[in-house]
Amino acid sequence: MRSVLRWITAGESHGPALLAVLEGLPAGVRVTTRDLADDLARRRLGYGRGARMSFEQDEVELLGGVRHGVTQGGPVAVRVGNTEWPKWEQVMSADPVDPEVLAGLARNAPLTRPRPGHADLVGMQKYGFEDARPILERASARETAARVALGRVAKAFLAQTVDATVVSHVVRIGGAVAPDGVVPGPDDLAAVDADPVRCFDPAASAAMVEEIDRAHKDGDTLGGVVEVAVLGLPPGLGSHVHWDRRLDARLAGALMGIQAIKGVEVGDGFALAATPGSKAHDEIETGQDGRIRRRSGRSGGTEGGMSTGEVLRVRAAMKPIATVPRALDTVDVATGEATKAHHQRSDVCAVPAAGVVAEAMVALVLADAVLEKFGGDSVGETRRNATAYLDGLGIR
Ligand SMILES: Cc1cc2nc3c(=O)[nH]c(=O)nc-3n(C[C@H](O)[C@H](O)[C@H](O)COP(=O)(O)O)c2cc1C
Ligand SMILES: C=C(O[C@@H]1CC(C(=O)O)=C[C@@H](OP(=O)(O)O)[C@H]1O)C(=O)O
Repeated sequence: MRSVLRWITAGESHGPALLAVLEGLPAGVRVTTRDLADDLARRRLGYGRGARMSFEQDEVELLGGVRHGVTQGGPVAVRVGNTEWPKWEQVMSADPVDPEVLAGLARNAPLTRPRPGHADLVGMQKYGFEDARPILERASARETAARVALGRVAKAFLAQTVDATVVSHVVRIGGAVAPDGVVPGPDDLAAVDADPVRCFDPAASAAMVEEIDRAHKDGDTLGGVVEVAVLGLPPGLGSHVHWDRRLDARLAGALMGIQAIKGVEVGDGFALAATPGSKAHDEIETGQDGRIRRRSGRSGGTEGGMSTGEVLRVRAAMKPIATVPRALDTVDVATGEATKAHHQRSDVCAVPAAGVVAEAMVALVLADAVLEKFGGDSVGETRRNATAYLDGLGIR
């Protein structure tokens, strides 16, 4: 399916910067550099992250598409500077560097002991490298900073056109699980962000921190599950008529496109497979405002590949970090000998950050779906179209 909204990122983890472009956004979206910086700061949060997040500045600049805090209708271009760059200027130089200089740099030593679970080995095979450096530089989830910057623009568009708000929280880290059925609202986001693991339940949060401490002590790493909820969406985003227009499929693809995400669930997803139909669906009733609504939220706010107008709820499962301190078995591709995988500074657990990235991906998909449904070259036009559609629904 051709997206109305297109986005692309470029840049390496230890290069000068990440770049991102968002094309297709109407004029009139109010957004500032400060807004982008705020979401980037949220992505750096989280107990269990490695040393880089304590000094990474995520120096963000809006390079195009925005004037005096308002989008102009052209592509929105963003640059996120990498604090690491001065240490990597030669190793990551775009232009050739004197081989003698490079040979003297320990940082440039070829990485030939690929980490199981990271992109190292298959990337080297596919792209024809004898060193994992060129692979891990782009496979690194550093790239998600660029997506979060664009996601913030998409969130502004959603808020200013259809009054929708995107939130996320962590519901599992390793064996520690938050109670089911408690979803934070827009007013709870500050409390979630203030929690060390971005969990909305204090007891579960304490258990998650303990799990991370234990993993750290054991030289191990952890994954978990994040949930994204979107409040205020209109019914009818996406479509039942074709597989690639289904909103749930588009959300699942976008979430699976985040590094280390290995499973996606819409609403009660996998639990519904074990539930009889009489208890699995959301019965329909007339609300006090005279409008039709669902009595429960098991479907996660989609039916037939379309948003129902109820709270949208999707979960993403993240596998444990691949750079395990107590390194896993591998083969040195330079010698063919059995050895241990290379290890460098790394996160023990990045699930809290993955929640902020998941918010960004959901916001981008929904902004695209809103534009597809309502069109518009200005925020005012999109908003008028959405309002007219909602007014036309009557009791529906
Ligand atoms: C926010 C975030 C931070 C991550 N940090 C690390 C890390 O420090 N070390 C690591 O080995 N993997 C980290 N990962 C996971 C790797 O990027 C990912 O496992 C790798 O790109 C391989 O892709 P795959 O897991 O999708 O197969 C992180 C992922 C995310 C989303
Ligand atoms: C830099 C970020 O995450 C990185 C993701 C990552 C990986 O392999 O995915 C490896 C680590 O990179 P470095 O070795 O430079 O510390 C993480 O810090 C970030 O999220 O901004």
